[in-house]
Amino acid sequence: MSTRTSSSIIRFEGAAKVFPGRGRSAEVRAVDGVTLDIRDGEIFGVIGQSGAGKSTLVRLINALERTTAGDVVVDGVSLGSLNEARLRPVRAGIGMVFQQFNLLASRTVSGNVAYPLEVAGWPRAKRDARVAELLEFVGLADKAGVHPAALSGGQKQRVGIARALATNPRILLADEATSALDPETTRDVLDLLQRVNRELGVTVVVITHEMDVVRSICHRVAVMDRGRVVEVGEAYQVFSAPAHDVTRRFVATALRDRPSPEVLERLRARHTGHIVTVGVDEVAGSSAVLTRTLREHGVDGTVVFGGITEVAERPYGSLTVELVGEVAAVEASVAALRVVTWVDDHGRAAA
Ligand SMILES: Nc1ncnc2c1ncn2[C@@H]1O[C@H](COP(=O)(O)OP(=O)(O)OP(=O)(O)O)[C@@H](O)[C@H]1O
Repeated sequence: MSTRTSSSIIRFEGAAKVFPGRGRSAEVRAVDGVTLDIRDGEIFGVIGQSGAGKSTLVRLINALERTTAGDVVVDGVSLGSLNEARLRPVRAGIGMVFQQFNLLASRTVSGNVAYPLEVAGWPRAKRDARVAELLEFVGLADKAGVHPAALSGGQKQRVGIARALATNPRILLADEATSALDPETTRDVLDLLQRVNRELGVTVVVITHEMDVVRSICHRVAVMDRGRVVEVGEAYQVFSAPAHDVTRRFVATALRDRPSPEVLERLRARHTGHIVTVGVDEVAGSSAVLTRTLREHGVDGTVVFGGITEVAERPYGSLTVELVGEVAAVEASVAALRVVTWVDDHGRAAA
């Protein structure tokens, strides 16, 4: 089931959160006038460095923090005007998972998942059936009677996700849900979040400081810096053409396909031909286009560095190629490639 629509399920309207200064320290503008739409059915990433305001922004969605200016509208309900009692049903429609899992150590896995259902007053039989269904969904049916201490980090986070989904929320907030996990377990948990989105139609908001997380599962992403959203767009677009410096730095951490100056120096020592790096994406610059263009110009090309990965399940990357042929033919082939994709021309090694 894919339920991505263009309608907004969460809207920040000039939302701000200012924490008063303590003692002599100045106030902190943790969220500083954010206007942003998160769409129904998408996986939305919020990325930024530590202290950028990501957690505070996301905690405004379930009113764990209240705005000090502006508003947040969730599913058509303006949170700014609601008192605690009227916030309760809004919060019930929002699940949350945390970096440190926040499981109750004294309860078993099923006891943890059952907890929000007990709070919501579900009768025993209905509760048991729901817990069994959730543990099946997250692949932990065989761990129902085990205590959290006996689980791996990845399994703990699966319990956290099952618990967050217990009352059938339409929105799941994941605050650095994979930051405490190793890369392989991270992959499993990201796959699970993707299934939550696809199979249950839940809108997922993922806070992360890792661009790899955005690359793997997010449809759209907002980049935060010092309380502000400095860039927002389709994950693919943001990767392909990052507009802000902060974004460029994040993108560089996730894509290691372009040669660093040191790598380039070693490539030059090994290859005497003309070296170019050519962008590869789904429209232009696929390796087939590259091969054909070089052949048309009578130029030989050998891939010497690079790689093609996926962003939002679409091909993305670059190939660094040594071109060998007549100088004019090489130049003409580079010009032809520039028509279809970006090209970094590293030239020839100095003779
Ligand atoms: N309860 C609070 N009281 C005072 N200041 C706070 C409070 N919560 C957060 N802040 C401050 O607000 C700013 C943004 O914090 P926030 O936790 O939202 O950032 P973040 O991007 O999520 O960072 P991290 O990844 O380190 O959690 C920081 O300067 C932080 O110290």
